[in-house]
Amino acid sequence: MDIVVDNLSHRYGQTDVLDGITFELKGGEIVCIIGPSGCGKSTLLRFIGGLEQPTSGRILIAGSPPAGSLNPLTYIFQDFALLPWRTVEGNVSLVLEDHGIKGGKADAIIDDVLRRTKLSDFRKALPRQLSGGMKQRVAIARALSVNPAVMLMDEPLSALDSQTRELLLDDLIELWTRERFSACYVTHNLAEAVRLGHKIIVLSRRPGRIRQIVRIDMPLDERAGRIAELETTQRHLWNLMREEARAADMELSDVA
Ligand SMILES: Nc1ncnc2c1ncn2[C@@H]1O[C@H](COP(=O)(O)OP(=O)(O)OP(=O)(O)O)[C@@H](O)[C@H]1O
Repeated sequence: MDIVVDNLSHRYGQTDVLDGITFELKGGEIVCIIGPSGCGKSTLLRFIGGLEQPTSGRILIAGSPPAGSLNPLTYIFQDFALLPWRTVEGNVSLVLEDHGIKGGKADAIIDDVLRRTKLSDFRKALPRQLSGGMKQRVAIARALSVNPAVMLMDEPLSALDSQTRELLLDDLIELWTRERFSACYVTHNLAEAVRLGHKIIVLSRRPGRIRQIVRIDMPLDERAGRIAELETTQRHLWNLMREEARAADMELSDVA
């Protein structure tokens, strides 16, 4: 399933937030969205997920979601959003229950996603017993359980320490290499963007406009070993963003 964001603009009251955003997310592709604070990255993700409607422009969906997809567009948030009183399997089964899936069928799906996210041994654990990285794995397992066409990931690693982030990045790449999923991935972290993105959409400060779409052809599973080559791209991204990031930062300081 492909998603086309077609000339999307949005304003909240008097504030222009996004302006003329057009790009394509192809099936099996990870598109990263970067840009200064407040430029509209999360807002754009909400439009793609259909949670809100833009002032103008369209989100077009081409093709069908994977067979058996319960929820074609599924979010993964920074704060994991787990129910603290439910075990790991209970958190995953919750979304299946929402779709009326119980018993043996639910167990088979839970087994599968916990195995894929290396959580099989933690099935009965409660969120408070898990590290931040493990909690985010549960959130990823829960997202995978609905067999989504596209995962909408809003800074999924930003609440984690740098070592855990690195481990989860490796896990995401391994997961993608085994079975290609599509994702729209919002991040502030340029190193993450160059490790994960097939395409990186660089937004200007608010109102967010596309400054550049940077494609990276290097296979995802080779990137960890070719960091030096990726650094050139990372520097290019930072050069595109630096002045605007500083201006956005000053703007936030003024408000405070
Ligand atoms: N529901 C809303 N009502 C009014 N204004 C909003 C709403 N949601 C977001 N905004 C404003 O829209 C702008 C873009 O917000 P958004 O959260 O999408 O930016 P962002 O790029 O994701 O920010 P950050 O990088 O800091 O997470 C901000 O100025 C924000 O205050």
